[in-house]
Amino acid sequence: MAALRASRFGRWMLWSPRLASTHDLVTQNFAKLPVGVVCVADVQFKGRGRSKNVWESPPGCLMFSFTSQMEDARKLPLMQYVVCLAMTEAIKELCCAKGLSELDVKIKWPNDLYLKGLKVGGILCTSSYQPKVYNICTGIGLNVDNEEPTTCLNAALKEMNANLPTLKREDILASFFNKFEVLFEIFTNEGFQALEEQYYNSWLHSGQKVVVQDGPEAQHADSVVTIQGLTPAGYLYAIGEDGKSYELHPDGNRVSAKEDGNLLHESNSAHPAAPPTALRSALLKITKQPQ
Ligand SMILES: O=C(O)CCCC[C@@H]1SC[C@@H]2NC(=O)N[C@@H]21
Repeated sequence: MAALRASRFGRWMLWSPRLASTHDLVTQNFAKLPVGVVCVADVQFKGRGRSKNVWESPPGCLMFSFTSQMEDARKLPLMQYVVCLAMTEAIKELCCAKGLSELDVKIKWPNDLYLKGLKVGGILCTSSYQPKVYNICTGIGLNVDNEEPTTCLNAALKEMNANLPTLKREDILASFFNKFEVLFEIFTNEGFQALEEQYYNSWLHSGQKVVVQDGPEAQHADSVVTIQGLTPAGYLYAIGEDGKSYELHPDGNRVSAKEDGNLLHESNSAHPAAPPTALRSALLKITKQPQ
């Protein structure tokens, strides 16, 4: 609490050593909870991930869900990006404040956090509509201390300097809300555009080439597309080698896409080209990254 500067988020906390899911608890009791309340569990026995996945929730993982509200439906899908950005920035700021080496945690679109090519965190945003306002529950799972089965924040820190202290879950939580509150204010007042550059600096995808399967399942052909940024609706905006523009939509392992054959955009600029307004529909599937 001493490290918490935020005034709206994280000031009220529900904590449990063992809970089914912080996300279920918050969504099922949203109306009874003040906005900005956070629920933290040390262990979850029914942790939820996206697309009906299970979120393994052992001790050593920072697991929390918190409430927020938003009126503008068009901004809703972008909220998860603000949360991802807040967490990457929070980790950076905390490492800096504690004199630790910087952890290069990056955003893997749409809502994963990656460190050294491995997933260390995931974000789940769900919402429900009540007259005039969307109630948003945001759940975050971040592997702080479990070196198995992949890696965690503190393993990476120890690798860089075994003599320095490591990160504590409560410090990350406070740092997250300090960042989130500021970014959420900008997002609400000015829109995601005001955060876009910062977001692209924190994600893994600028200029990244991916192979997509173009066309219907039976007759699909591989195409290589280069990711440029986000479309205004928050989907991935990519350009094919033939100059076609694509909008990639996640849907489990599938993405649907819209294409436009009219415009050619430069893919090697630091700032992504603005996506074209007219896009034609097609169905695509991301298969692998080209060598
Ligand atoms: O990567 C994902 O699929 C998202 C994972 C989100 C996990 C967190 S842990 C805290 C909160 N409670 C849950 O049951 N899920 C989220």
